[in-house]
Amino acid sequence: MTLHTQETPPFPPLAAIGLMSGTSLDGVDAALITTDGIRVFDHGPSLTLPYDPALRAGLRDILDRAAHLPENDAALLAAEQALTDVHTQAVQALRAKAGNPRIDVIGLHGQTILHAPGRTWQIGNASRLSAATDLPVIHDFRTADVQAGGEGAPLAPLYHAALLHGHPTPAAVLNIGGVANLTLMTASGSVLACDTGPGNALLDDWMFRHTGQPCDRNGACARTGQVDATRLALLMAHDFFQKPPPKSLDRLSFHQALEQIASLSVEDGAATLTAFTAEAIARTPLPETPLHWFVCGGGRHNPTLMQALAERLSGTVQPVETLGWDGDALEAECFGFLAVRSLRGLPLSLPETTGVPQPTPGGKLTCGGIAPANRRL
Ligand SMILES: Nc1ncnc2c1ncn2[C@@H]1O[C@H](COP(=O)(O)OP(=O)(O)OP(=O)(O)O)[C@@H](O)[C@H]1O
Ligand SMILES: CC(=O)N[C@H]1[C@@H]2OC[C@@H](O2)[C@@H](O)[C@@H]1O[C@H](C)C(=O)O
Repeated sequence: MTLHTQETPPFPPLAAIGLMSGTSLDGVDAALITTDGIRVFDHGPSLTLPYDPALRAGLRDILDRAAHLPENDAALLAAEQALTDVHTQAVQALRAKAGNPRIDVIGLHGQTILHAPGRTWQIGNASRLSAATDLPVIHDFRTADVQAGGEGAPLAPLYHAALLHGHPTPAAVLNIGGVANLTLMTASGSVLACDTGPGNALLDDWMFRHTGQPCDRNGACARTGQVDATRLALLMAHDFFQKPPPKSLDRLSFHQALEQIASLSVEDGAATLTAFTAEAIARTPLPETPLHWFVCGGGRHNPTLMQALAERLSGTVQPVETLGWDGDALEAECFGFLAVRSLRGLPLSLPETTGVPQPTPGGKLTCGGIAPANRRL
């Protein structure tokens, strides 16, 4: 499906705030975007509010136990409330930073605590956020896709496609967050997507385990290590790499990887995990070879990883800033964009992006707590 030819534009642009709490569990990204759900008229500003260590640890604990947690678990509800309150603060700070413009809608992704075949679960209390901000909130973006038979992820591809419109193709947008995912726009304007494998999460966990640091800052540790080819081949033998796209991952999908490299030094382990992320991306089967790879997400700040990619990919590898985009805000912008698509009833996913049988709308609207006089939607 070609986004710009099959959808009809006449719809007023809306100002949407997108909120994304990514798999790295580092904080919430918030971004303002003006869009009709097809075209993007304006970006920014954006910001990130980090989670304090207690919330991060609470989320990590819930993520590890999510498969067996009841929805009314006390620790879960406490973490969700704390998470929602940081999201509220992010909205307030962003509105102030933008000079308090009119906002039409919030797109709340929430924090994924479980993503398995047939079930995807994001926490974040949409009613509480709506009441605290006096704004309508679109949330639960992934369930409709999963219920229709899709993977429920990635959902950024239609946003990437909207941004790539008019740029030379074939081109790919590569998001390297905790998990990595890519969107390919083919020469004919079709969109294909999938998660590719680990992003930074394994490397973060490795560094934390060995050094107490949250990540391999600027790839300094990996740069001094050697890639262990045998261990890398073992990591690449994971079932995920045998499946064709579209396909998606949970943050914990590669939980055994750190045990597989446990005997390596911290430097060689970091080098091997960095190569693992790059190798998984390079081996993703695509119908066309991108001329350009535009990289967003925290991984683009890691020069050792960017070099590992450039060595393996035949097209150019550049941060999305080359195109004038903000690679730290893109996912948050995406959920503002998708909130507007949801309001319009437009698809959020396609067979080529999540494997869903047909283009599928999604997201749920809550106006919990908004005074009726203030309800514009
Ligand atoms: N200067 C840097 N050097 C190395 N790594 C970095 C640097 N800056 C950020 N990162 C990496 O980027 C990660 C955060 O990336 P990002 O914010 O894109 O993740 P996310 O949005 O939580 O993930 P996802 O896209 O999977 O939801 C950090 O955990 C760290 O590993
Ligand atoms: C289930 C879930 O939350 N997946 C995230 C995660 O982080 C990156 C990758 O895995 C991607 O599939 C997705 O996020 C982006 C925003 C997406 O849906 O496109």
